[in-house]
Amino acid sequence: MQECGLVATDIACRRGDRILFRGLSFDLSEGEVVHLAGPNGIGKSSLIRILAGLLRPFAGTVERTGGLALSDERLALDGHEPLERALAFWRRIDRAPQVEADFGLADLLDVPVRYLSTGQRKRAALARVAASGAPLWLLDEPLNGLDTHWSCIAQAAIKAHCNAGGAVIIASHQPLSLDAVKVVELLDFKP
Ligand SMILES: Nc1ncnc2c1ncn2[C@@H]1O[C@H](COP(=O)(O)OP(=O)(O)OP(=O)(O)O)[C@@H](O)[C@H]1O
Repeated sequence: MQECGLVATDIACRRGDRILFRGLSFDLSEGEVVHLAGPNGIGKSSLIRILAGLLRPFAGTVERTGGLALSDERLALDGHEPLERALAFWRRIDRAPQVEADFGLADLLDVPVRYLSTGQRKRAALARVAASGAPLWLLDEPLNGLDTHWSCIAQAAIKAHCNAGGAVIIASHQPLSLDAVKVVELLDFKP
């Protein structure tokens, strides 16, 4: 797998006229998981967008190595297409080798993406990330809407990705059942 890593240094985030957090630093290397934790509204999604390069930090820097795949509340799949065609669209662009992760989508491939349930949409989003071939995964609330079974499968896929040399940043208000996760508690950086 391609080399990957991320170093966030002294990040501050401003939304509207409020500073959500400041002085936040952490780093992530190959094989590691970072859990961005904190209550609703603390700024987890904003931080994920900063780390992805989609939102400019109010202060601080982010240095990234390697390609990244982002999954957030916007499903990056065409809602009008059957799931199989929607996933194939990205497969042609990514040209990544087929991945092993199985998110139980085989029976849903003919279903238009817009008809998928909340948990099915989340599984499709994770399948899209896993199939991207990107070593660095940024996942915003990846377990929301998943039942216990699929939550375990999703976390197993995250672990397998790290074991294969990838790295994952997870923003979630939920506890994770992954070993050796570095937790960044956003409340600690609230002004
Ligand atoms: N474009 C924006 N302009 C102004 N304020 C915003 C904007 N986007 C988000 N916010 C505010 O920033 C704060 C943090 O939002 P964010 O979605 O990053 O939090 P979160 O920790 O991910 O929350 P949740 O757990 O509920 O998903 C919220 O108070 C939100 O209203």
